Amino acid sequence: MKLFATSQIAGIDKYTIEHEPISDIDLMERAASTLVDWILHHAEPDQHMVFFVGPGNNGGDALAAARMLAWALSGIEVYILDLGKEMSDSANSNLERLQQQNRTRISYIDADSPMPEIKSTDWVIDGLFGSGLSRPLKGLPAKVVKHINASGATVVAIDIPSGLMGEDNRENDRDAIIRADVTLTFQFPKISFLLPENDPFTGSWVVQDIGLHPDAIEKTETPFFYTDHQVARKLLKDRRTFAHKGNLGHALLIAGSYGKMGAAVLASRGCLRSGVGLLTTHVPRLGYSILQNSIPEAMASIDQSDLMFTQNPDLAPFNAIGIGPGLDTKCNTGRGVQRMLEEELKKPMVIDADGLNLLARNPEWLKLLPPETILTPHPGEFARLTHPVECGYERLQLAIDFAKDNGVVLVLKGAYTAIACPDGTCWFNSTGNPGMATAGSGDVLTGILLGLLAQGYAAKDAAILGVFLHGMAADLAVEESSQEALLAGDITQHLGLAFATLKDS
Ligand SMILES: NC(=O)C1=CN([C@@H]2O[C@H](COP(=O)(O)OP(=O)(O)OC[C@H]3O[C@@H](n4cnc5c(N)ncnc54)[C@H](O)[C@@H]3O)[C@@H](O)[C@H]2O)[C@@H](O)CC1
Ligand SMILES: [K+]
Repeated sequence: MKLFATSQIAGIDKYTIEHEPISDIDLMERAASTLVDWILHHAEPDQHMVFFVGPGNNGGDALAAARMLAWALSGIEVYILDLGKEMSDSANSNLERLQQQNRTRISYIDADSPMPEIKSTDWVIDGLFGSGLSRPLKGLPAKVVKHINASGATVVAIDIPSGLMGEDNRENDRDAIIRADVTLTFQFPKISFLLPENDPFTGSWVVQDIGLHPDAIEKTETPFFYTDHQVARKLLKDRRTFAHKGNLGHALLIAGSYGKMGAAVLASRGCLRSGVGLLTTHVPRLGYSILQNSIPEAMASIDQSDLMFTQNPDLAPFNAIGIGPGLDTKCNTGRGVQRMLEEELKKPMVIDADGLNLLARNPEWLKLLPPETILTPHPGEFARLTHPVECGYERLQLAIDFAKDNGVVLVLKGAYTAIACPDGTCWFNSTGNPGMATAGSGDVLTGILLGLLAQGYAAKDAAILGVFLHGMAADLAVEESSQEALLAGDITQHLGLAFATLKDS
């Protein structure tokens, strides 16, 4: 799914109105009816609801929804923010319709009025501002937002929590943004919803399809995408009837050191569960029996060192190389990695964990990275590779620049993992859950990405598909137990089901 800046969404709305064609007010009616469906499905029949209405079409949505709900619910109150200027035409028409219906108390809030009473048991429907917000809220709108946030009521935001920008919120006043429990957002999640600092504002968010015109969505260009089932399914290749392990890729994984052999085992499992033909895992001597006992499907390549990686094997037989899980950052290991990169190998690579930490200490290695390299930092590792940032939006911009400048696919791990590609596109992942914040889940991902690279997936496709499957496997695992109890090994165990579910979708 494409993701757009709010200014682009306004253009898609306009195109829909002109080319469907549908009148502005009817599109608003369609949008409002999706809100009403959700609310009726989730609210008790006697729920008291307080609607807050701003001057634009976001307020118009709220007024239309209040009218539709007033037929079903008795406890509805509407407060209109009076900023001393005209409401938008469609909002005005919806105000007239609500007045004509005559079932709802409508009041105005201006600079002199007391703030309305909101009980903690109420639902607040936030229709103050949506995608037309042009600057941070101040004065009366900010006062109303703070009053709502302090009420303890359940807040349902229409389209965007009022006060939140659709993209960059670096200059925003965090106290003047609605803290919603749920955001019912139209057609597309907004980019700011996918950044960690905005989670307190959006709460959980739900996309409401309002049937914007597919031609407009197709024509409008964007660097931002959301990997849904459809995207991931398209990337997944079928296995051919005459496939054999010799043509499904041979992966080399360099992982593990004294005390961190589990990382090598988990990454090996992830790799072998992702469809690769053969896997060789290169480990220090002490890891030999651990590896062979834990995962007999992997072949072992043994380092000359007892304790750590120091020297890679001949790379000729391998289709892709993964390096990093449990590697440690000792000098000898660093020298070993450097020697390997200086071989100017032209094999796709995935670098994780201590591989990234070594890269951060030796930034001159960046130019040695082969084409089709994937780096998989979490925010801390990314800060070491670049520099610390103040917020997720800045990190996102930095990741996109980093991927373009260095010609690598950068997998910035976290909720909605962002995959920045050398072509300037950025793909947010839709699967996964907080249970994945557990030891070893990154090692499993490295293994999956390595397995896909070895099978011939391009680095960008491997990253998008691998991250999706990794999250999906974790979601399936959590369905059977809980986020708290999720082990990285549960992710590998559910990878099979993830592949099957994706194929069936
Ligand atoms: N036809 C459409 O365009 C559709 C729009 N929809 C709704 O319309 C919304 C967008 O509507 P609008 O473009 O009217 O925008 P908003 O409803 O966000 O409000 C814009 C108004 O607020 C004012 N404003 C902006 N920032 C302000 C600030 N910081 N302080 C005080 N006033 C400020 C603007 O001058 C303008 O009058 C969407 O979020 C969505 O809820 C939906 O009804 C679907 C269809
Ligand atoms: K809103």
